[in-house]
Amino acid sequence: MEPQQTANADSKPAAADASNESRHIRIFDTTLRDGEQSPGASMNLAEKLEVAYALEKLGVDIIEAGFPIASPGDFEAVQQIARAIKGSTICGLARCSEKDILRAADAVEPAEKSRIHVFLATSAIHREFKLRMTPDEIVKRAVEGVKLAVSRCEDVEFSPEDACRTEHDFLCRVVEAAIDAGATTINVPDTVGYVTPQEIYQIFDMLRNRVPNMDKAILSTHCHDDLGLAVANSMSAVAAGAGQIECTINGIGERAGNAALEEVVMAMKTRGDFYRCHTSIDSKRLVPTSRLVSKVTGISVQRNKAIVGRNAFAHESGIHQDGMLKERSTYEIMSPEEVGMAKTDLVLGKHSGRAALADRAKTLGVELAGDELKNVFEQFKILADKKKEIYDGDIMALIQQQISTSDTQAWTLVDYEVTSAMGKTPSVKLTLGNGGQETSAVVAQGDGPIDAAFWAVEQITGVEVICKDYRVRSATLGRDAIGEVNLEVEHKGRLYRGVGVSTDSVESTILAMLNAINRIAAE
Ligand SMILES: CC(=O)SCCNC(=O)CCNC(=O)[C@H](O)C(C)(C)COP(=O)(O)OP(=O)(O)OC[C@H]1O[C@@H](n2cnc3c(N)ncnc32)[C@H](O)[C@@H]1OP(=O)(O)O
Ligand SMILES: CC(C)C(=O)C(=O)O
Repeated sequence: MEPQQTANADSKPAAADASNESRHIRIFDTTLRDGEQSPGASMNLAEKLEVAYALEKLGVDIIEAGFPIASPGDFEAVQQIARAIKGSTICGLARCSEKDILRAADAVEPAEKSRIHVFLATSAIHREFKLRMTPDEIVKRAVEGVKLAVSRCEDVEFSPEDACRTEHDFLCRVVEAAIDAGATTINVPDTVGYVTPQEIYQIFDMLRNRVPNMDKAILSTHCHDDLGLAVANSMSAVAAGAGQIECTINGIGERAGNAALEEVVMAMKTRGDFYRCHTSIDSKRLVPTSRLVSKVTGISVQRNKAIVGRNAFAHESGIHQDGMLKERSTYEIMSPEEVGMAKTDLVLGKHSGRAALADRAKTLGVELAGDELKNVFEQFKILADKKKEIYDGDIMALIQQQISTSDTQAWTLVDYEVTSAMGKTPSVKLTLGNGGQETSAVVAQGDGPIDAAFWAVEQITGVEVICKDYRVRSATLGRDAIGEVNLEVEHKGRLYRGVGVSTDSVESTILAMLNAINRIAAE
């Protein structure tokens, strides 16, 4: 049989069209079951309990806590979670076999709200090559399994595994039989992440239109991300009438993973106007829960991951930053606070403009305008070409240098080259500018490149100083951190201070020296 209706990409969701009321979509989290199937993501009992508590606080409706037959440890974890968690339904997975179902029933029994999730593959490929069963045997086995589960638990979910690659007629037949046997949720998995958003819409639409008892069960979607379509497919299923989404925190799961919980939740929250759906999730707990799952599984979250990635609310380019400073909604469709992220991050880097720099300086307590802003911005762009990220410490160092040099700019650094090798006298080739003229000198003298730089500056400027104090500190983080040199020199019995900043400590030293010498010259 063919689907009776096809999806229209431009139309409003069919399910939402039926009524103007917002539908509640159940969030079924399977981080502890399918999520744990990510290679290397195993969690111990204490970690699983910690995650389960976090999911309960997040407002997850159903927690699939594990696959109890898989191991004594899995059974124990599901049972402990069933004892501990009160706010969410606790679910255990079972194959369509007596021993699996009874084990799952025992594991979830202590829960105030429990569910058994029975699955059996229905696609021709799985029937023929994996299960080696005929279609009639599949239907019979599914009915027996659901009935056994119902005898132990009133909330039973049935999944025709690989449903999205199953012949439509057969899928309808199995689903109808499972509902007749007592299944209260029918989950339609895209087990191998194969379908497109249009196809999954058609499958859900077809089930709603063709399975006569479909209204007795909730339709659920469980999408894998093999083609990167898990979230899009889940949302398409919702648009076609699904009432439950199976998903995992950070999208972890078998192979390429599952639909990411944080993404489907925020899609419904942010585009409630389109989907006309809502969930019970406390979105402010999304980022903390994501960080917890990343910590216990050891699977880090990619920087550009939607909703919870470090860059999800970071704006780097000048035009975006300028827009953000004028009106947040120019470049943000939701706020970081809404998902539990500290704040919008205007990352200063090579693509930033004056507006963002002045704004950051202001938050650091310095009002930059006019020439001061222009000069710091010039230095900032030079630094940004050298460093990937500019930290607040870098900005402060640039501002400090600007403040200390703004009145006294007699000598400026034009160029320098240092040659230094173990056991050899260092050599510095230095070019300084003063009053439109450039003077160069090559000095091979001193204990190291920094000492040689001192000698070279003295030779060109003709100002002799005695260094009384020399301190270099890292103003920021990382190997490309900016180095700030603070020095104190004595000249004709008086002390002068100098500051220089650069990612190169020889350059910082030369700049600090020139800063001090310019003060001497200004007197
Ligand atoms: C799509 C999914 O994500 S399903 C969940 C996948 N998760 C896991 O498999 C993790 C936990 N699994 C395990 O620990 C083990 O596979 C166990 C304990 C469940 C089973 O281990 P074993 O008994 O050694 O079987 P094995 O894993 O080698 O093979 C699976 C068997 O289950 C059968 N089977 C698979 N699915 C089903 C099902 N839904 N209902 C009944 N039988 C099934 C297979 O046909 C195969 O049977 P066979 O040995 O007669 O050929
Ligand atoms: C058990 C089922 C729901 C599953 O994980 C899948 O089909 O991917």
